Amino acid sequence: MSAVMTLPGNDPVENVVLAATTDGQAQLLTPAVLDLLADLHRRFESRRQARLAARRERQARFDAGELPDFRDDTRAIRDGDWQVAPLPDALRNRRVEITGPVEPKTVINALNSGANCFMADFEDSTSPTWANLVLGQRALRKAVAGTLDWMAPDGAKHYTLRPADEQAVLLVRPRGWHLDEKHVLVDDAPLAAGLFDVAVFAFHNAAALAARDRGPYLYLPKLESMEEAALWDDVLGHLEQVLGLPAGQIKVTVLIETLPAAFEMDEILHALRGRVAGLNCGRWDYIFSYIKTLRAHPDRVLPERGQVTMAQPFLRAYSDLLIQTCHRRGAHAMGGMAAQIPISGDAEANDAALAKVRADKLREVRAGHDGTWVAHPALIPVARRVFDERMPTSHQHHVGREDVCVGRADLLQAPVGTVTRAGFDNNVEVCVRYLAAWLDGNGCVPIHWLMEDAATAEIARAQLWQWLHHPAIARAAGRSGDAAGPLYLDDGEPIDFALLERALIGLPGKLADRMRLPGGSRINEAIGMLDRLCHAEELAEFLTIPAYRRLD
Ligand SMILES: CC(=O)SCCNC(=O)CCNC(=O)[C@H](O)C(C)(C)COP(=O)(O)OP(=O)(O)OC[C@H]1O[C@@H](n2cnc3c(N)ncnc32)[C@H](O)[C@@H]1OP(=O)(O)O
Ligand SMILES: O=CC(=O)O
Ligand SMILES: [Mg+2]
Repeated sequence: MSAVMTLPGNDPVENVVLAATTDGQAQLLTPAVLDLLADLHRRFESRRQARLAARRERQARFDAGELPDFRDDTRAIRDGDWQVAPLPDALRNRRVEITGPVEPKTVINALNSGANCFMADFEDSTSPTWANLVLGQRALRKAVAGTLDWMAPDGAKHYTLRPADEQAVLLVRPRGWHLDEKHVLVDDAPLAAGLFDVAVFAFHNAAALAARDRGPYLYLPKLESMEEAALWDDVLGHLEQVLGLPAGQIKVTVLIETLPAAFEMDEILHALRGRVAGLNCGRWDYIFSYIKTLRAHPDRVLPERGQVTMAQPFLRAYSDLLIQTCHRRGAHAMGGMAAQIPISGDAEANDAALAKVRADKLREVRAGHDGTWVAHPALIPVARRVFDERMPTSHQHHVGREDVCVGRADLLQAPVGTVTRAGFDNNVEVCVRYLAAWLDGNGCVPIHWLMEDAATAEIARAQLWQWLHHPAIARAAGRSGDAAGPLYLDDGEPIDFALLERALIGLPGKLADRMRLPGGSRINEAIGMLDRLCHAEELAEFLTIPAYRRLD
C-alpha cells in the first residue's frame, strides 16, 4: 500500500486515513466528506460484516446439499397487497439505458448519447484504482454541474455536454457489499467500497440534482437477500437526513443478479418500498451466481458460456418472474445487457451482431420488460426502435404476466449443452485478457467483439473451476464410478488440469502482439492468477477480491 497520508492543505479528520493520493482528491474528499464517511462506517460496518457472514453461512448450507428456496418467514410479504412508492417523472420512461465506466469521455458520450438514462458504473465495468475512482467522482460532479468537458490527448476533439434537458438521466452504480475501499481507512479498517461511492456522489451532487427535481438515483448490485436491501435502505435514509433531503429522494433500482436474490424479489422490493424504482435482470452476474451458489451440485453444471443464453429455461423463468413481481408492485422491470457490440470493418459480421442485439431486445419487450440496457451508443437506435414499436406507453406495468407460474424447480433447472475445446480455450483467454486489463486499470474491454466486464469474466473463471473440480465435487456429493470422473469436451478429451496447462502455456504466444501494448505487461501476472484460482480447492468468492490486492 502507498504511504499513509492525510489530505494536503486540510486538517486531518480523526482516525480517518487516506492511503493514497491522486490529482484532485483534495476538492473531493474534504473534511466534511471524510466525517460523513467515518460516520457511515461506524454506524453500518458491523451490519455489513454480519450480512457477509450470513452469505457465507448460507453458502455452506448450499455446499452441504441444500438448494435455494422461497422463504417461509416472509410469506406474508409475498402474499400481501402493497405497492412501492410512486416513481419520479425522470424515471418513468427508461426504455433505453446506456451503461459505462466513469471516465470523463465515456460520461460525456453516454449523457449525450440520446439514451433515456445513463448508468455510470463503479462496479462491473470499472477497475477501482484510486485514480479511477477520484477521476470518476470528479467527472460526475462536473457532469451534474453541467461543466464537464474533455480534450482528446491528440487535441483532435473537444468533448462537451449537450444542454441538460437533452441529456440522459444519470444513475450511479456503486460497488457491492463484498468490496472494501482500501484507500480509506476509518479506525484502521477499510471502508465499505459501496459506501464510499454513494456517499461521495450524494454529498457533492444531491443539492444540484434536487434543483432539477431529481435526486441521487442509484443501481444497487449483487444483493443476495432482503436484509442486505434493508441495510441499503437504512444507509440511504441516514444519508438523506444528514444531507437534508426529503425521505425517499434517493431512488434505487436493484439488480437481481444473484440466484439467492431471485427467491426474494418481493422481499427486496418491500425492504426498499419507499425508494425503489425497479428491478433489473443482471443476467451475467446471475449466471455467475448460479454457478457459484450450486458449485457443490454436480447435477447442475452449466455448458460453455456461449450456450447459456436467455432462451435457456432457467433464465427465461428468472426474467418472467422478475416482470411479474415488479408489475404487481408498481415497479419497472428492466431488461439487461446483450454482450454484442458493433463490429467495425466487417459489415456482415456487424449485421449479425446487431441482429442478436435486436432479437434480445425483442424478447425483452415481448416478455413485458419496461426498458433495457445497451453497452455502446451505436446500439441505442437498435434497442429504441424495438421498444418504440412495441411499447407505445412509457412503461408496461399493465402487462401483469398473470400467466407466469415460476417455482423453485424452474429457477434451478440446469441447462443442457456441451463444452467444446473452443469454449474451454475461450474461457481461459477471456479470463487472462480481462484480468490483465483490470489490473492495468481498465474494467471493460472488447474481446472477440463481445463486451467483457467483471461479470462476464466471472462466468468464464467460475466455469473453469467447476469443470476442473468436477471429480472432487461429484465424490463429495456421494457419486461413484463414472459419475465421479472428469467431465469431457464434446470431442472426448477429459477436462483436467493438463488441458488447462496446455491452454495457459499457449497463451503468451497467442497474445504476443498484445503483450507489447499498454497493459500487456500484466498478461503473465494474469496467467499466474488464473492458474492459482483454478487450482484452489475452494471457488474464490469473487475474482475482484484477490485482484484488488494487486491494484495500486
Ligand atoms: C454485465 C454488466 O454489468 S453490463 C454493464 C457494465 N458494462 C458496460 O457498461 C460496458 C460499457 N461499454 C464499454 O465500455 C465499451 O463499449 C466497450 C469497452 C465494450 C467497447 O469500447 P470501444 O472499443 O472503445 O468501442 P468503440 O471504439 O466502438 O467506441 C466508439 C465510441 O463510442 C464510445 N463508447 C463506447 N461505449 C460507450 C459507452 N458505453 N458509453 C459511452 N460511450 C461509449 C467510445 O468512447 C467511442 O467514442 P469516440 O468516438 O468519441 O472516441
Ligand atoms: O450487471 C449486470 C450483469 O449482467 O451482471
Ligand atoms: Mg452485474
